[in-house]
Amino acid sequence: MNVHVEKDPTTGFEKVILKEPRGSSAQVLLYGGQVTSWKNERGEELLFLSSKAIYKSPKAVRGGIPVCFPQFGGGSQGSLEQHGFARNRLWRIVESSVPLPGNNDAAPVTSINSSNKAIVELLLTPTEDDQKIWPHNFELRLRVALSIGGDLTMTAKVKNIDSKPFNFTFALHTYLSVADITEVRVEGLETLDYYDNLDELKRSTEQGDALTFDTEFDRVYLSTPNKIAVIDHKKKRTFILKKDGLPDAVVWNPWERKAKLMADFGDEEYKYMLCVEAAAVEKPISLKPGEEWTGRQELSAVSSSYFSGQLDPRKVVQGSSNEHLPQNQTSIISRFSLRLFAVITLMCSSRNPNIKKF
Ligand SMILES: O=P(O)(O)OC[C@H]1O[C@@H](O)[C@H](O)[C@@H](O)[C@@H]1O
Repeated sequence: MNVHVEKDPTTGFEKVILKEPRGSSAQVLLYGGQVTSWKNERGEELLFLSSKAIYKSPKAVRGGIPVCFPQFGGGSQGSLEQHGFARNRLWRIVESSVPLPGNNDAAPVTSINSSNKAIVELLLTPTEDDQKIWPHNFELRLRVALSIGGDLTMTAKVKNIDSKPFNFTFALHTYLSVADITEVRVEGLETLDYYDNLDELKRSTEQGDALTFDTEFDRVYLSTPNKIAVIDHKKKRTFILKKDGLPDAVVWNPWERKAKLMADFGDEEYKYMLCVEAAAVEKPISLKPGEEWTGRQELSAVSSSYFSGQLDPRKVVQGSSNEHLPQNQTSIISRFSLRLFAVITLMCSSRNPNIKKF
């Protein structure tokens, strides 16, 4: 079985484990509907989860991938609680490959084996209290899939089942685990416009270099390419985030001072995480009655085959097959080939008097 569902005896939360269909150590763990762990084929954790995370409903767990809906951000971005209420709710599992505890009828078997993915689908509908603060009727479905090789795909669907239109903003608040934040680069966001949360949402333009981190960072990059690379030099690992329907990308690290202010976050833990969030923030999504929106992100982790240097941002964006080859490495190779050609020609010319010398 690729999907296990059980009740966690300590927290009472429903725990879902997605196992990689081929049987490697890759797996995804969900607690109460929130992805809290994603491991690669070697069993290494790829998501950050705070050692101080609090498992108590109604509150999102600090780390993993909480879902921000129907509002991304705090008071300056809407009237709801910071990042909306969805992340603070227990979601219902509506589809998995195994019978759900105590509710076997509600668990249709999906095409898990034929699609070579372990999948679980979760559903969130508003409670009466939710409708008091956000008076709209919706269905939010989240499909979490772990595929052969260990890629993690999350597909969110919001359906307006109300009789009037509504708007919302959205983010998949992904906490990536990194070995040392000061040795991380983010590529794919160069030269883009962003809102700076640390400067009263002032709009600025990013420079041409990849992002690096040596202080608090909290920006919403606007209309980004659909592919972003997070390179962890110390771990020699590159995360590739691909997204669809989520035009913006939030990049956040609280750094030392803010880390100390968060009760569910260790003082030093900012060194080991970076949030890169596929989001729809700048232009809220509008849905008329009966309409549905889909947003999707696919995460993969590959080992970086080099210590330093950079991915060529243009290739990251365009998805070239050479994307893991840094530009300077590419030019080193072409320079090397030219020199080799020159040496061979020189050798031939010294043996063959008919070939002119340089
Ligand atoms: O503490 P929270 O509500 O989970 O938010 C964490 C951070 O989430 C980020 O997405 C925001 O850009 C930050 O401004 C915010 O501080």
